Amino acid sequence: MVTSQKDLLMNKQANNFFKKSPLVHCITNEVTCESMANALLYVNSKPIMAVDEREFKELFEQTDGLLLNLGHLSINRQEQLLAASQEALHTNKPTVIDVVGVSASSLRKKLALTLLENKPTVVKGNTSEMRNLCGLKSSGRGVDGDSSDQEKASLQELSETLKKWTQQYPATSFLATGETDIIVTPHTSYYLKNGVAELDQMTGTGDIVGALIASLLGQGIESEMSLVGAVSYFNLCGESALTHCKKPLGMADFRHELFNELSRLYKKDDWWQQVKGERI
Ligand SMILES: Nc1ncnc2c1ncn2[C@@H]1O[C@H](COP(=O)(O)OP(=O)(O)O)[C@@H](O)[C@H]1O
Ligand SMILES: Cc1ncsc1CCOP(=O)(O)O
Ligand SMILES: [Mg+2]
Repeated sequence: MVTSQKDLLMNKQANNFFKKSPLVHCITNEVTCESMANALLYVNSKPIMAVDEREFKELFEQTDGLLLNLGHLSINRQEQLLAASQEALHTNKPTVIDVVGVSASSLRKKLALTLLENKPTVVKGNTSEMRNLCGLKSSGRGVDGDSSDQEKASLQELSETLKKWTQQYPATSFLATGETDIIVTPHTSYYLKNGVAELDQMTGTGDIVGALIASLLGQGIESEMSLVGAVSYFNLCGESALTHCKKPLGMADFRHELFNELSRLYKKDDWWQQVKGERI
């Protein structure tokens, strides 16, 4: 049963998305850093990409949200992520952790589990990464998800496991992305169904979703609606972008139109009416 939009995304909330301009501190990978910064600017947010622990105390007094992305790991980056995670716990800063590449590296998985102890608001990854994090068999390769982890039984197994994790980590909500997105909070769970396959064929899409979640959290929107809103907004931009591309599709055209849509869709009052999904 598809839940009605008014249940999925309260229209009065959605019409306020991206009206405020939160300062979002991102510690992220060098592959998609510029895309993430521009995506935040395109939705009226202010990014600051800063990794030097010496400035964290001063920064945390000004920022509204924090994004920790494990995409480019090193000994220094691990220390930076741990220091920021500790400061976020100490200052109660809304925090998103993107467990990029955990299915490829036990180092990343160990770090992700350590960061989870600091009560982040959201932990996200693609479905394969989240299956690996939860100790489930995962077919992920590198930082990419695999469609076999999107089969109905796999989605159900992952959502049930994440529900148990919310009992162990009650301050945290979880997001697993893919053709179907799974959102699991301590109170409720969703399957979301917007988006297009092309979003899986360019780098940085999951990274940008993490940044959009941190932006909505930084606007004071609670985690459940920040998750439904960020994933749905991004995926609806993907759907609209595809309609603006000439055929046969060039992926650079799709990426260009996706960023165009990020900067304009939220200015349409009824964008949220296209949200597709269900409570599970
Ligand atoms: N096959 C697909 N169909 C529709 N949307 C997709 C598909 N694959 C990914 N997406 C969307 O693209 C975004 C990035 O997801 P994903 O590719 O799983 O993350 P990552 O880039 O971290 O691997 C999410 O919003 C997700 O819903
Ligand atoms: C290719 C790559 N390698 C390390 S981080 C990164 C980008 C991952 O971005 P996303 O998780 O959004 O696909
Ligand atoms: Mg990712």
